[in-house]
Amino acid sequence: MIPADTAEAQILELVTPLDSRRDVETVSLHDAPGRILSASVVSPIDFPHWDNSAMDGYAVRYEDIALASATEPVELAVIEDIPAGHSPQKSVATGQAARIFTGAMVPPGADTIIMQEDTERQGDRVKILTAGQPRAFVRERGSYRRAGDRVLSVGELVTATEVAILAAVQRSQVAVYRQPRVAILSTGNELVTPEVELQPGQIVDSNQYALAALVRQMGGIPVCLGIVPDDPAALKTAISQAIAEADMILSSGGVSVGDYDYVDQILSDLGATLHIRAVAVKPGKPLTVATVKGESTPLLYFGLPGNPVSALVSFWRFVAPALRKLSGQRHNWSAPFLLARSRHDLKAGGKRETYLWGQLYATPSGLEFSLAQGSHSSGNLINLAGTQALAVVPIGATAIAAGSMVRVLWVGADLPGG
Ligand SMILES: Nc1nc2c(c(=O)[nH]1)N[C@H]1C(S)=C(S)[C@@H](COP(=O)(O)OP(=O)(O)OC[C@H]3O[C@@H](n4cnc5c(N)ncnc54)[C@H](O)[C@@H]3O)O[C@H]1N2
Ligand code: MOO
Ligand SMILES: [Mg+2]
Repeated sequence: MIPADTAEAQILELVTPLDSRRDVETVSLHDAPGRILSASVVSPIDFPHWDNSAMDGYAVRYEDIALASATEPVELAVIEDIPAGHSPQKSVATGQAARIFTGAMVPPGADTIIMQEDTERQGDRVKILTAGQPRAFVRERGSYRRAGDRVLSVGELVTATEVAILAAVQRSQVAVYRQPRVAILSTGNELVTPEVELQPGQIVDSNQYALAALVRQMGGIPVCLGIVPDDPAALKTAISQAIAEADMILSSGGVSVGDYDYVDQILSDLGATLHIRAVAVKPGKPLTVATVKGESTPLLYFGLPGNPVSALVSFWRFVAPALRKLSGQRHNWSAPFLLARSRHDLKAGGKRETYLWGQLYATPSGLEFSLAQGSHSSGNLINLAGTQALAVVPIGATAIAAGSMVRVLWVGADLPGG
């Protein structure tokens, strides 16, 4: 058994990311969130595009009003109204001002904006009551970013912020990596699909659904290959099909030491290289990581343990980092750990790094971890609802007391308050 961190590092080494020239497609702006950029993006324009006003007020020449005060205001002639979207028609000369609104272009001749609250309008004249600073409230052309500068990098995940930038630089079509295809197969004679009435000894193949959901949530395309019986020939056929159809393969079950655990043997028969057989984590000890020959690059194969919680924990801890790298994401591949205060006593066996599931709350005094009530057996999926984080009890420790800080693996989507 190798430590979890060692396994994660070894797995990441084995991943060949999608190719930034071959494995790409173009999507529209609305379809871009959740995708990874396959090329960096350069702005064709300056930001701001032109000198513009940050306030509703008056555009003036600072030298005219440098000595203005409430007791000795400076009076200027208002020569033009400039709303946003309007191109100024006149140049502001000495003794003149232009009425201007937020976001509007600063007219030639003017260099400073006086906000409306510091002025007094009288017909076509305006009194300036405060001088302020030279160039105040002028957002200068190109001061945020210059035309020709890179605004987004290859490998960046597109979210609301990146899509706003893409829109602003006038990209209506975006080059992104194609979504990786992840084959999912469940091994076990006892497995049935959810609509089947259970016969003695049968169990529903819940892993197929959980793993497909996780793949989809991470921006991959799950290729669900269904249930495969514990039969070497059937398994060989199914794994061969998975290799032909996918960029990464996940199977669950059949990786322990039982008489019906055939996955490792079949992988060897198919010429795969086995890199990892077991990791010192609970749940999730039996974990097979192998590489098989793909069309152009080696494919990563994860033989996840069959127990429902073990399969999920192995995905969160080991598959997710690999999938992030495979997808073309440039950095932040590793499993995301945070520190939180535990609301409950946490117990473990001490021999393996132990993951206990629960919820994470963002409170004013920091993050707090709340342990799911009920059994933390790897066979018990029924108290997993609402899981957002896994608290980690390190190897060698058998307890973490309520009120102590604990490392947690973030696995949720949204962070609730309270
Ligand atoms: N003698 C030993 N026995 C076991 C060891 C060990 O070290 N020595 N390790 C245990 C641990 S830890 C785990 S985890 C399991 C892993 O077993 P396998 O990966 O071989 O999985 P199976 O034996 O096929 O199934 C285990 C369990 O999970 C249920 N299962 C399987 N697939 C699914 C699915 N798709 N959906 C829902 N549930 C599934 C299956 O019915 C079994 O109950 O091995 C221990 N044994
Ligand atoms: O590692 Mo197993 O996943 O403890 O049940
Ligand atoms: Mg087994």
